[in-house]
Amino acid sequence: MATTDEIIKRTAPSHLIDHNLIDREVESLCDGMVKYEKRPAKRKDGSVVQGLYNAWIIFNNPKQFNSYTTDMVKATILAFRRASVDREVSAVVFTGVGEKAFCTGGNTKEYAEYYAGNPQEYRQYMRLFNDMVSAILGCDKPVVCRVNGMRIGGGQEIGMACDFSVAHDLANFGQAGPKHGSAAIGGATDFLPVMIGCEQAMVSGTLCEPFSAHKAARLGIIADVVPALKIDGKFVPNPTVVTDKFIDEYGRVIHGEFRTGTQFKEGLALIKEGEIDLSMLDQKVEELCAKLIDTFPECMTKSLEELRKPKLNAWNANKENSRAWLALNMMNEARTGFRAFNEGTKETGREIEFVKLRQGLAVGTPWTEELVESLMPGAQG
Ligand SMILES: CC(C)(COP(=O)(O)OP(=O)(O)OC[C@H]1O[C@@H](n2cnc3c(N)ncnc32)[C@H](O)[C@@H]1OP(=O)(O)O)[C@@H](O)C(=O)NCCC(=O)NCCSC(=O)C1=CCCCC1=O
Repeated sequence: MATTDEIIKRTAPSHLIDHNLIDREVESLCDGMVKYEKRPAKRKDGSVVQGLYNAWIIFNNPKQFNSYTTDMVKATILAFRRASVDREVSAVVFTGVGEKAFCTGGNTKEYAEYYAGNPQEYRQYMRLFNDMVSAILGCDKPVVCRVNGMRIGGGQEIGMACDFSVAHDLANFGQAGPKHGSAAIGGATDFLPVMIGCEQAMVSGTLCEPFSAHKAARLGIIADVVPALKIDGKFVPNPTVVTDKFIDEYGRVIHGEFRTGTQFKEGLALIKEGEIDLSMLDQKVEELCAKLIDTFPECMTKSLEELRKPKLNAWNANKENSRAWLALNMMNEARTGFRAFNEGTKETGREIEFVKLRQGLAVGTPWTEELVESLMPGAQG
């Protein structure tokens, strides 16, 4: 009997049709701020599989915490499409450069300096943003979010659109919307209720308090968590987070909550002293990809399509209305909130005086340029 290799050689077509829409390098769309790399796929024993790859889509804007600009959004859509149609690609790994941030959402500089007060332009941007989320949810290959650091705002939304998330435990998670002039309707309000239940979704989507990777694992937003901090050459869990106790003296679950007071400060100091090493994260990601490659490809894709439905159905039901609302919101709250983050500093703060705004609106004050200026951090002296 012929070997499988011989049959492949004899029967595979000599010419393959390219199903990509355009023939451009992903990097060329965004000055290299999104990288697309095909890395050899590996088996569970670590050996390289000939002719098969994982596509790594990497945000490369570390100075701005891997936030995405408009060009990066375009490049990401192309990258997911490329990975989706590439016969040699088994899985997609979506990550960012460095160890600080996976992604902290839309680029607030671009929001404040270009889109603020320009709803028709932001509506066009939201076409692209929506297509990016849909490209992740529609990818024919399993998508693993390698959470190399903070996953905040739109970063959390595109992360939750992925099929799996594996994080290092110095990463924080959460939303920023209502603090910075937006609503977390770029996916979070669709995905959170189905992923963690309505009550915790409400807490995350409205209060915008960051939570730890250990809590993210407990809530079920991520599949796995690994340490990244090395002290004296040994991996240790994030020292700013409770990881050694499950309940407090009143029986409340505290595993994954941030430590407070002196303990928190000591934890931060220890992180500064130590070395950050993402090798355990990479090992976990490779292990997961190796499990995924050991399956029938079409059965895998069908399973992904079915299991994505709770997220996808919610997303499809809301995404166009969300786009329209977000565009118009650029006229007042987003215009104010993103400018405040962009123009504020550590000293002045980067948020507006919410109570002052609410007091003004409570007596019917209209949204004027003068009102917006007065709300900027430091404007009142
Ligand atoms: C909480 C933070 C994520 C981290 O805070 P901290 O650890 O204190 O770091 P910073 O000093 O704030 O940040 C370090 C530098 O990175 C720059 N940065 C961080 N995030 C962004 C960003 N999103 N865009 C541009 N630049 C960013 C920051 O300015 C610092 O640089 P500098 O030169 O000034 O020293 C905190 O950084 C934070 O809250 N970031 C903003 C989060 C945010 O508001 N994201 C946008 C949310 S809205 C969104 O994503 C949406 C998606 C689609 C739908 C509509 C929508 O709104």
